[in-house]
Amino acid sequence: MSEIRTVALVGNPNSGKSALFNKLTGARQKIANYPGVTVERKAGRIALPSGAQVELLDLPGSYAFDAASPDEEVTRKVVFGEQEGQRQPDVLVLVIDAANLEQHLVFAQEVIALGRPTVVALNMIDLAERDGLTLDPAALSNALGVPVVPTVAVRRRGLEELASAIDSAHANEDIIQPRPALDQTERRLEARNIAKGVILSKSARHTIESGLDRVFLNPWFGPVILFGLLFVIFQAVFAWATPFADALDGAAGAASDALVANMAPGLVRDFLTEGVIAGVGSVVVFLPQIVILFAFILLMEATGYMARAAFLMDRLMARVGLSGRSFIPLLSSFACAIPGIMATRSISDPKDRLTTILIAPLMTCSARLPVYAVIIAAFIPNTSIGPGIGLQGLVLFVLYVAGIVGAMVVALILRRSVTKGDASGFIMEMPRYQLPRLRDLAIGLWQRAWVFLRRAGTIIFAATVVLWLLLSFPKAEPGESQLDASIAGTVADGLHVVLEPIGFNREISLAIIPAMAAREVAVASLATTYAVDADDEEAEAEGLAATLSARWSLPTALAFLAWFVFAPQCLSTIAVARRETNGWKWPMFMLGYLFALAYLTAGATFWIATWAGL
Ligand SMILES: Nc1nc2c(ncn2[C@@H]2O[C@H](COP(=O)(O)OP(=O)(O)OP(=O)(O)O)[C@@H](O)[C@H]2O)c(=O)[nH]1
Ligand SMILES: [Mg+2]
Repeated sequence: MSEIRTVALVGNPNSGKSALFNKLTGARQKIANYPGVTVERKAGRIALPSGAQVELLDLPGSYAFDAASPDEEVTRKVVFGEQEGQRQPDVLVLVIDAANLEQHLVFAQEVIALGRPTVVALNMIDLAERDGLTLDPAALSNALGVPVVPTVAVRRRGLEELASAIDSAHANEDIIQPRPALDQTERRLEARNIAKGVILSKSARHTIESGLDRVFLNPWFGPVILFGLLFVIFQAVFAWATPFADALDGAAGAASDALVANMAPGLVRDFLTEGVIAGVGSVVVFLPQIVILFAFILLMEATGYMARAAFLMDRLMARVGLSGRSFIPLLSSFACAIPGIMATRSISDPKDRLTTILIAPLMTCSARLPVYAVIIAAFIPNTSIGPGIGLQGLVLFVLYVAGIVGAMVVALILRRSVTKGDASGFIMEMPRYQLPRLRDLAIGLWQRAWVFLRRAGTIIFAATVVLWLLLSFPKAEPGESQLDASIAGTVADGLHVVLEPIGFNREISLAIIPAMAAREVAVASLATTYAVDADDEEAEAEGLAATLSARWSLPTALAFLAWFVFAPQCLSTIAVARRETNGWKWPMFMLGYLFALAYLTAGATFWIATWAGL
């Protein structure tokens, strides 16, 4: 095992390291058009042209070896051979963005000065060409004293040449001499000199980009465009998904009918119709909504717009004591708080980072979408309140905004109390605007859809089965309701005492317990509870939305929504917060403040809605 050589990809963030890694190893690491995507080292095996097997490492991007953020720390440790359980790399592949040569040459010199066998991948040559830059790789190789291979990671250009260069870099090991140490300012000057010698000609594509940036980053138009875009996204989530969701819903109904028609009544049939189809099926119907939401997010990432959004948010974030650095982790939390909390490793200031971890659960994760969507479908009429503006989409938008505003307020308070400290600065290179590659988009969407379906098949299924068992036994006496008789009903009665003041009924009290396993289970749980409790097949067959709108008052429904905006997320989020903060103190704090916030806002919503006569 120790025989195998290690090759590490190093370089500035967003230079295409993960893209190269994926193409060389066939892996599917996340790549996206903004800095700070990779926060952990990832390893894969490749065979070089000589036949030698090597271990290839993808590392987080870095601006300098003395940088303080936890992800950059990983890179430093690995390169210096200080990472436990990781052999020091025998060869470094330094990935440089050809279209950002001057910036990337600063860190490049630091890497080369280590005197390790190094090969430069002069990546993104296509973008440099598109920008009208003509580069001279040989001149760069002369200036740096190491081999330079032009590559286009995403089109596999130059990968074989790169592999050969890695092969011969082994042999060169003793030729390379350590170079004189420069300080950061000297390196910057030197970078400019080298770039000047390497760039043979330049043309004027930059003007288009700066024109776009003048609009998107304009202090007035910028936020208006961002806000408008988000608004459109939530409209689309409802408007476009409806036919697909209806079709899935219809299929679930038909499956249930077919089972009822073809199976003898009994426990197995009940389990299939009440547990599997009503429960898990009620969650799966939200797949179209999830896919549409992610299509927009992936598009914004791929085009380079997301980084502009982060830049726009920087000022707002500064006002609540955070920096634009927190934007990407918070944005990831819209998918799921777990990758979001892990992405905070790119934040160097520990208090900034802690604050971001603590507010990440307030971003509406995609697991909450089914919960919102089912309540909105049941209680908010599908009316239009202006050209192209549907009321349902608007309510969804408001729920997301409520989470964001809540997070900002909490950050403001935390930064003045428990995580007090100076706001730190924000440096971020703007990635170039790019047309998204359809293939990447399709893969990204497929991965999201698969994650969702896998959750439905595993954790949601398991939680629903347990709940169905607890709901189905002991069996009710004739005349008694099954819910009253069951174990689950007894538990719900206990919790209901605490939750009644905020307008929750017994079914809700029951649903929010398994929702701690995964948010979507709340929907499955309600569906199963009502299905088990239905007296006849007829009532069982009507959709969950119809059942809810017949049985809940509007204030109760609104309180339920408010609860889900603020209540702590699943147990996995708590677990990852524990891991990232090295202890139970902060996750417990998070749990406490979120429950308190959820209880108070749900209560306030219920009482205000009741008072307003809704
Ligand atoms: N046009 C073009 N795009 C590229 C090339 N290489 C990478 N990209 C794109 O550049 C973006 C950044 O690539 P990543 O592989 O995520 O960059 P990274 O260096 O791993 O970034 P961090 O993980 O943040 O350090 C992605 O949108 C890639 O699709 C290339 O050669 N040409
Ligand atoms: Mg990466």
